[in-house]
Amino acid sequence: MSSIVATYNLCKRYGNTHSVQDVNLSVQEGEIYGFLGPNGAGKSTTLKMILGLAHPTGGTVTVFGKEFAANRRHILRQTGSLIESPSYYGHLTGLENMRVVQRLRNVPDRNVSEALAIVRLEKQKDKKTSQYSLGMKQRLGIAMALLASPRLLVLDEPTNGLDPAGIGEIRELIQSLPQRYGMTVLLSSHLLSEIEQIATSVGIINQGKMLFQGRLDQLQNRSRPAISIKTLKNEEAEKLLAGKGYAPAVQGDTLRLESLTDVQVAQINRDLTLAGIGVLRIEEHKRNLESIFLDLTGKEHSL
Ligand SMILES: Nc1ncnc2c1ncn2[C@@H]1O[C@H](COP(=O)(O)OP(=O)(O)OP(=O)(O)O)[C@@H](O)[C@H]1O
Repeated sequence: MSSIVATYNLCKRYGNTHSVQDVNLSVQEGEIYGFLGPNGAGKSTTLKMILGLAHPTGGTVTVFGKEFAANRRHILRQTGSLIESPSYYGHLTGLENMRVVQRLRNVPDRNVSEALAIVRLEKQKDKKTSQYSLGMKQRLGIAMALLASPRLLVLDEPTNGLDPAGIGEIRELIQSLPQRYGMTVLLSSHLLSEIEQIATSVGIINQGKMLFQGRLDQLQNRSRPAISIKTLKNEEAEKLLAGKGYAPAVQGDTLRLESLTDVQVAQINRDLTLAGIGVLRIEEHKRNLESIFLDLTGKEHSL
């Protein structure tokens, strides 16, 4: 696999504020890379620098293995993007808006019908875009980004403001792109649940700094699930486990243990049973990204 997008110590400073600080982002070919962070973390600024829409104050960007600054046209010809809200003319129909971009991109008619088909807007293509729903406008924006059959698609918060059904549709659409069209997708979101459902790799940014980058499963594995155990004699169980070096926390009528491997859980079960402490229930609590984010930042943070 080769790196489709790579940033090296990318920085953006506005006055004295470091909006993006030494970000090393790496997107591999064919993956869906979820760029996750709370509002104001620096996601849009990073994506804009990758697309040449904002000038870095430090570091470099390479796309398709080429330095951005020296290969701008070559890179942008193979890149589709939707940054912030889609731009379109409300008094024109979806199709007419597509034609405007078609002329700019200089692509054949076939691309227009294909892009409209991918985002499932063929039936509404003759409707004025001012009459489109938010989800339809968003899909039109993605169709515009897809028009030149890009190798790389960059989407900034593509599901922002959509209802759950609209979010589901856009998610399905994005998920189909790498397999069906060989595209690489880089998308940002402040929603953990969304990135968890859509991305194969993830980068987590907060206050301009990258906190984690890797495969989604690596992130989830990094934080093993907690286990709660309910026994017939919790006090005895607590003593026994503490004696074996664990740190059980009493939570109501259960004991909670963090970060155990499966082997450890099996051993604990055996130890308790051998000591005559009946085990009533062992429950696993899978960590979601939100609690993993908490671990990474050490702070309460709503994403
Ligand atoms: N043109 C600008 N001038 C000054 N500060 C800016 C500018 N653009 C962005 N910033 C600042 O840079 C920081 C990062 O903003 P950015 O838009 O990249 O965050 P984000 O992660 O995309 O958040 P959101 O989801 O809210 O868009 C913020 O503190 C923002 O105020």
